[in-house]
Amino acid sequence: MGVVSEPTQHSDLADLDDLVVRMAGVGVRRGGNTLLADLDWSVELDERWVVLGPNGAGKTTLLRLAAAELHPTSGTVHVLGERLGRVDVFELRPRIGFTSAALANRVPGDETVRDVVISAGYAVLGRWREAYESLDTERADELLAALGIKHLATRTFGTLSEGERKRTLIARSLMTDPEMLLLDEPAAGLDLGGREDLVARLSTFAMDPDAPAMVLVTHHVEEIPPGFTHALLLGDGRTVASGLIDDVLTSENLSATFGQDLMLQRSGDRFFARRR
Ligand SMILES: Nc1ncnc2c1ncn2[C@@H]1O[C@H](COP(=O)(O)OP(=O)(O)OP(=O)(O)O)[C@@H](O)[C@H]1O
Repeated sequence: MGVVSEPTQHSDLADLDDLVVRMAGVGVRRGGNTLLADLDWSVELDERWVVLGPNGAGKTTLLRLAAAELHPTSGTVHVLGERLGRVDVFELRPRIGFTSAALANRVPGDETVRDVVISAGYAVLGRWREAYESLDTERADELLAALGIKHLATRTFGTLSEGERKRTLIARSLMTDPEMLLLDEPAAGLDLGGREDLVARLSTFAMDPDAPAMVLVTHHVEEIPPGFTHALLLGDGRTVASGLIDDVLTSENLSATFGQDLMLQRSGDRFFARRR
């Protein structure tokens, strides 16, 4: 089928300064498996990308490359202007906000919500200082308020619901004022109300011109917040389509990505999909 596959073109060299992620010919192989192959992808400062694909497509692997948590087996990855393999990743990571289920599992259950957020500024999980600066506390509380969970600041992480944990980790990912925000399935496990609330909050961030570049991984088009500008469809470790969301999100491309005959519908600024 006539699937669009348009790697983002950056003809003007000056544009390179605006790239927060640049992957060229990237492959990742582990234990005889090809997780990603021949991937070319760029993210600019003012772009908000959604990465969509079925289970096992390589989405988390892609995000871990962008988070400087993983090195490619082949090809080159630049993150925030630095080439992976030639940069101290411990200096790079505080410039990146990253939330994932793997991170949630590493948070100590007895940590308070406020400390989970504040400790991001120190690139640690778990409280390690007797007292944080009061500025840090103010910033953390501001972020908790923006995510609608300020009332949970003194609760321990282990007592939170799934949705409250997700919001705590998003607040944490914003604590360092990151230049790029990476969200791995932020709406997974949320009920309908929780999902809609999160989509609305992420949409507010996406439309804020001062917000960092964003990449959101999801399985569901329903979870794409209005304001997201670009989409990368991944299937079996390869790009199926990539580019402006309006060009890429089509029934045809979605069907090719998920290997089923799917129909995509748009209602206002939201997307919905079902099998034909
Ligand atoms: N260390 C590893 N060794 C071998 N295979 C691996 C390894 N890590 C991941 N994989 C495989 O690579 C593929 C891609 O994994 P990845 O987690 O990136 O996919 P995903 O698109 O995020 O999937 P999901 O939507 O289910 O979270 C999967 O088939 C996974 O089993």
